Amino acid sequence: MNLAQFRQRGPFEWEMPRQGAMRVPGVIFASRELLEAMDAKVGEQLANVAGLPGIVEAAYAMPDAHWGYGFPIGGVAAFDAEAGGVVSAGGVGFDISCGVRTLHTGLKLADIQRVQERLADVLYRRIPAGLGSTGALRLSGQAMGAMLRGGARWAVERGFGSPADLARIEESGCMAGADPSAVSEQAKKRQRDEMGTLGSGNHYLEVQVVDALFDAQAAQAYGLAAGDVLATLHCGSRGMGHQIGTDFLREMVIAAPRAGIALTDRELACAPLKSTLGQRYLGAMRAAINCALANRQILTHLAREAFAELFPGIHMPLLYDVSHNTCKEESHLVDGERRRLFVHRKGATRAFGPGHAELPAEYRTVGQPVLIGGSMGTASWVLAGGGQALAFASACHGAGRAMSRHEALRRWQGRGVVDELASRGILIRSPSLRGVAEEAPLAYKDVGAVVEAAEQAGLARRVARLRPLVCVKG
Ligand SMILES: Nc1nc2c(ncn2[C@@H]2O[C@H](COP(=O)(O)O)[C@@H](O)[C@H]2O)c(=O)[nH]1
Ligand SMILES: [Mn+2]
Ligand SMILES: [Mn+2]
Repeated sequence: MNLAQFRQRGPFEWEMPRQGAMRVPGVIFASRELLEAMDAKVGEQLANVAGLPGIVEAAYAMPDAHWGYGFPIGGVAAFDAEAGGVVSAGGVGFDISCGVRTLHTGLKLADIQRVQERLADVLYRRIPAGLGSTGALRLSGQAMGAMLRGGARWAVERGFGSPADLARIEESGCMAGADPSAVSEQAKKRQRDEMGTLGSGNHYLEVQVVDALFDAQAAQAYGLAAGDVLATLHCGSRGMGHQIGTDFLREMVIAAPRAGIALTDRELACAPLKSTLGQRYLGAMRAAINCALANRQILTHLAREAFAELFPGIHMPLLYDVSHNTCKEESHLVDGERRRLFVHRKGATRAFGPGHAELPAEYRTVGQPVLIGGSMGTASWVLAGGGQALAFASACHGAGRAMSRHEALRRWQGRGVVDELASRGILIRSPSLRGVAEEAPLAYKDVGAVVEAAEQAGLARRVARLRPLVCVKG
């Protein structure tokens, strides 16, 4: 990235001033080193997003940002319906409501070390993973509609997990305003047998140990202590989300000129929030959020069954579940005025700070858990939402890719990656060695540098660092 185009607002905050068609500035939260290493395309994409109608305050990028479809991954942008604001399919991302869910296991490191190989095998046997993987459920048309309206609540009512899980999920596990009738038959068909599946690529179920704590008060509120073993899921809305993204992107491209929207880039296709198309997309996107929440709820049940094979009677409550590809209507203070905004977070996590009414009571004094993946060979992190509500109360969602999948394939072989990780005590199980090579740990940025930048910028605070033990990779 060329730093000359930025004005430094603070040690970890860089402003790209308004120019050309930009309606607001662009702002990137990062250290100088992360910004220098960042793909120049992130700057271009941020400037494009800053030119969209009805955008409020600034187009933001998190420290893990990298080039994405239309909007950068790690991008945050909020729009005001009353000011001609838009909703963008590319601004949400194709894996709608992809997210991270972390479970406590009540186990300690020594418990896992005795059974690590067996645990890896049991998890791999029970968790459907890989391209085109299917689950045990087949949803009828009626069940599909109920799932799309009910989310994790629907799954709990069918015996996947317990009602207590719902309090530890954003939106209490059920996104309001979902409209299954706005979802195409093709999207429903693709999802019919994909419930309870991880999918491919960088989706995973990982067993992790807490190896360092950084904030004693938040760690206590989250129930985390050194040596605790956690299980973390990363996956989204599978074929459903991708098909909804594809369907609406096409419609938005066609409808944009009629809505008076000049698209500098087809990938920025969007529709006015106050249009029928915009409302239909919101209804379908919220249905896909419910699909992802139901998917993670079923996978939670499968993970609990797997652990129970080796640890009968185990209790695995949720720490939290966050989505990082969404557009949500929220209330935010802008220049001292409270406004209803449609906040797009694409590869960015909601990070409500202390005191926010939507947080579970037990987390309210310390802020929302922000769950950050790193890679299968490096740390992952638990952060807590910052008190300043920067970037509409958002934070990073991972390390972010440092190179393309293509480049990773050129550099590494899957078998070599698996063996090297095994020599460090990290067991990988995956249906695709090619996928493992694409996901090699060094294909990602330094997650430690990313979370430090997030903390220094005031987006979130570091609470716990997690080390991987087992990773079932899609
Ligand atoms: N702990 C692990 N983290 C991983 C792994 N593979 C990827 N990642 C991180 O997840 C984020 C999220 O990716 P996105 O698709 O939602 O943009 C990514 O930036 C990585 O840092 C893994 O196997 N284990
Ligand atoms: Mn994701
Ligand atoms: Mn995803």
